[in-house]
Parts: sequence; C-alpha cells; structure tokens
Amino acid sequence: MNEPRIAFIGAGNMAASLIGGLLAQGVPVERIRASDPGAEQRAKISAEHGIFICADNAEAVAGADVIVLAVKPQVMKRVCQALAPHLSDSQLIVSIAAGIPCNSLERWLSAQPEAAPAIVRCMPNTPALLRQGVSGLYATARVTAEQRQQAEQLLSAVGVALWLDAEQQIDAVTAVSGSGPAYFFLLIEAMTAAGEQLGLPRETAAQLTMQTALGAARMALESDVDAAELRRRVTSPNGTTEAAITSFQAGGFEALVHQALTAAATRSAELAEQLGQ
Ligand SMILES: NC(=O)C1=CN([C@@H]2O[C@H](COP(=O)(O)OP(=O)(O)OC[C@H]3O[C@@H](n4cnc5c(N)ncnc54)[C@H](O)[C@@H]3O)[C@@H](O)[C@H]2O)C=CC1
Ligand SMILES: O=C(O)[C@@H]1CCC=N1
Repeated sequence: MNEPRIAFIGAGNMAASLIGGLLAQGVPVERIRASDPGAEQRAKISAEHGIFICADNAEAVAGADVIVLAVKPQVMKRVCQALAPHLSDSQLIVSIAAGIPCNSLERWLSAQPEAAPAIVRCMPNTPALLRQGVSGLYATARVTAEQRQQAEQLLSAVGVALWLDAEQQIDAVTAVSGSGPAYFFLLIEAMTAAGEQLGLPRETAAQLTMQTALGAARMALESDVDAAELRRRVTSPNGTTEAAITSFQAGGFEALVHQALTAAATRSAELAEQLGQ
C-alpha cells in the first residue's frame, strides 16, 4: 500500500497525539499536514512535529488521501459545509468527533446523497495521548478495503483499533472506553481517599492505588485466564479481599456499573440526535 497523504482538520489534543503516533511509526513528515485557526496552536504543532500546518482547511485537504476531522462536535457542521466544495471522490473522511453520525457527515459534506464520501467514524479515548488508547471504528459501505487499512493504521498509531459491525455500537463504545478513563480516575480518587482515611500519607495512598490499577490492568491483559478467575485467585476464603468484595456487592456494585454505562450510552445516542441535526 502506498503511504497515504493525511490531512488533519483541527490540530488540538487528539490530532496532536495522532500526528505524534504516525510520525513515531515512521510515516514521513511530508505525508502529514494540518489546519487550525489558532496561531499559537499552529506554532506549537509545527515546532513539536515539523509538519506543514496552515489556517485554511481547504488548503490542508488539497491532494490528501485521508482527511481526519478532529474539531469539536459543536463546530463540525460548519466545518464540513465549508469543506464540501473542496473534496474529491477518492478521499476518505475519518471523524473522531463524539456524537456525530455518519449520515450527518454525509449530508454536510456533499450536495447530493449519491456523491457522499467514504466515512470512517471513530470513538477514541484520551489515553491516546500516551499511545495507550483504544478506539472503536465503524466504516460506511463506500469505504474500500484499502481505506479501512488506512483508518486502522491511523488509529493504531495511538493504541488498539477495533472494528464495529454497526454504527449504533459506537454508543456502547463511548460508554465503555470513550468515557471509561473517567470511571477509573473516579475509582483511583476514591481508593486514595480511603487509604488516607485508613492512616496512609496521601502520596503513599495515591501511589499504591495507581500502581495497583496498572498492575491489575496488565495482568488482565496478559494473563491467559479471565478477570473473574484473577479475582478469585486474590480472594482467600474468609480473607481481606472477600470482606471488601462482599461489601462492594452488598452496595449493588455490578448493578451500579450497568446503570452508569447505560446512562452514558443513552446520552451518546441523545447527543447524536442533537448534534447531527
Ligand atoms: N472519546 C474521547 O474522550 C475523546 C473524543 N474526542 C473527540 O476528538 C475531537 C477533538 O477533540 P480535542 O482534540 O480534545 O479538542 P481540541 O479543542 O484540543 O482541538 C480542536 C481543535 O480544533 C480547532 N478548530 C476550531 N475551529 C476550527 C475550524 N473551523 N477549522 C479547523 N480547526 C478548528 C481548535 O483551534 C482546536 O485546536 C472532538 O470532536 C472530540 O469529540 C477527543 C478526545 C477524547
Ligand atoms: O464526555 C463526553 O461526552 C466525551 C465523549 C467520550 C469522552 N468524552
């Protein structure tokens, strides 16, 4: 496969991590360009990554094979409608914006439905900033096998990329991994506070919590048994872990997690309804 030319529309946090990831993978610097209205942001990206970056979105997309829409959802409609006359048939559109459905992008990016571009809609998460992200990807019917590979290469540069069969599954991905880092941060906050209340210095409680989270995630990823079995192995009969787990479950832990993720998925679908107008 020829190395695609990639244009980023919006060069904020997510775009910067994708650009950094692509360059680290060996994508040549002249294959990547970007546009952003912020002069400071342009100077920062240009200094950090050495790519061509301009203020004009139309200039950025000229000659690109892949166009990554990395602006905030609230400005997406305006950005797409202004970009529409500057696109060509063969270009792949990759959107990383939360809550913008493919059919809205198709509508905003083309005057006639039959001329709608190929679109891959992604839901990344913020650990992408450390190249430890995970993304769900959905491709419309117009996306070719080569374009799927290009989208996968892009998102794999900042973590794990997983394909979805149905666009609706993006709501579940948002609930699990898009918002997910915040759930783990909440658990880290709560365990740190509890450790402190039990007599540890705050910094010690924080380090114990964070290193435990990292170690547990790595064990779950790398072990050949599932999380339930790993949990059983820590839980001695009548021991300390059993006391804690019994207490969690008496408080309805699993039902609460189910309820919380359902609330996130429902909100994701509502946002798609609003933002896609
Ligand atoms: N699942 C998640 O946790 C995440 C999802 N996302 C999605 O990624 C997208 C980008 O988010 P961030 O990078 O965090 O935002 P950001 O605010 O850091 O970056 C957006 C950039 O777009 C630029 N911009 C504004 N108007 C523009 C225009 N008309 N043309 C070109 N550029 C324009 C801004 O100057 C800014 O640099 C969002 O749509 C967000 O929904 C991002 C981060 C995490
Ligand atoms: O909270 C939100 O709406 C966005 C989408 C996923 C993560 N942050």
